[in-house]
Amino acid sequence: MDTVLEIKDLTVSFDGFKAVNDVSTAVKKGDIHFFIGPNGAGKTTLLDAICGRVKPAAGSIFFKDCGDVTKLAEHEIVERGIGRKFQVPSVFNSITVFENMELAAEKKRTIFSTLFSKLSQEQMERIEYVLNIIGLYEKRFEKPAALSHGEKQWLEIGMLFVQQPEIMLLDEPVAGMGRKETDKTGELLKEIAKDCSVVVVEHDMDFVRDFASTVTVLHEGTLLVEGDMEEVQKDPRVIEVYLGRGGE
Ligand SMILES: Nc1ncnc2c1ncn2[C@@H]1O[C@H](COP(=O)(O)OP(=O)(O)OP(=O)(O)O)[C@@H](O)[C@H]1O
Repeated sequence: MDTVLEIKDLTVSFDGFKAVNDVSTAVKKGDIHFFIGPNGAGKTTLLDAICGRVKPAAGSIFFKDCGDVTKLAEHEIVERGIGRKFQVPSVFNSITVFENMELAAEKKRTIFSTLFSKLSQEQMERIEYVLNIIGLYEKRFEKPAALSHGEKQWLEIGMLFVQQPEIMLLDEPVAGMGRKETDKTGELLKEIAKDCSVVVVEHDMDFVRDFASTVTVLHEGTLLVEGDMEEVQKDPRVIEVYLGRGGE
């Protein structure tokens, strides 16, 4: 599989403390790539570095043919096709599901300076396509308050996906969900991964087991082990620092 994102010797420091310490890894096209590890391992900081929220002290992040994105501003990284969903919700509660999707699609439109005030036919079709994938087409005229917790998360994922990113970064997308919603989220990510690589920070090990193509284990800022879930979960180092300590 082709590499979409290559992280090389990445170090992120906060006042000299290395939250991410000399990490090298790669995300492949169409992969659902999980980053796991104990609290404070550096997972969220790694996502922050990829989307430009924090700047590394050393190392680089190569994205497709865009060169090293650590040199770019956050909005420029979004424009290149790296989308990030934060743990804090970003849907607008006073407008409908459809209008939220419209607004998300417009964000991209503004960035690319489209001159027309109405959404194009193509954008409308894209919104309808994404609403169907996230299972909210029937609820498109509802306000987010009428949605379940899971549905709100899918709306947010949909609002990212409608912008047609090439990589989507998700921080604990199934937190607070029951098993049924979690499984549905996994199926959604599989559908999304047909068009877009998905990078997920997660603590729910059943979810990781069921849906990961690649798993990277971080511990105290460093990369401990990487591989498929089967290899990773039987690795004694991972059992020692994470799984064996009830990390899940
Ligand atoms: N802005 C910051 N300033 C100072 N220290 C920070 C900052 N952000 C993160 N850290 C520290 O960096 C380390 C890694 O944090 P990070 O949030 O990346 O871990 P994590 O693996 O995502 O943990 P969790 O699973 O608990 O979310 C922690 O020790 C944290 O306290």
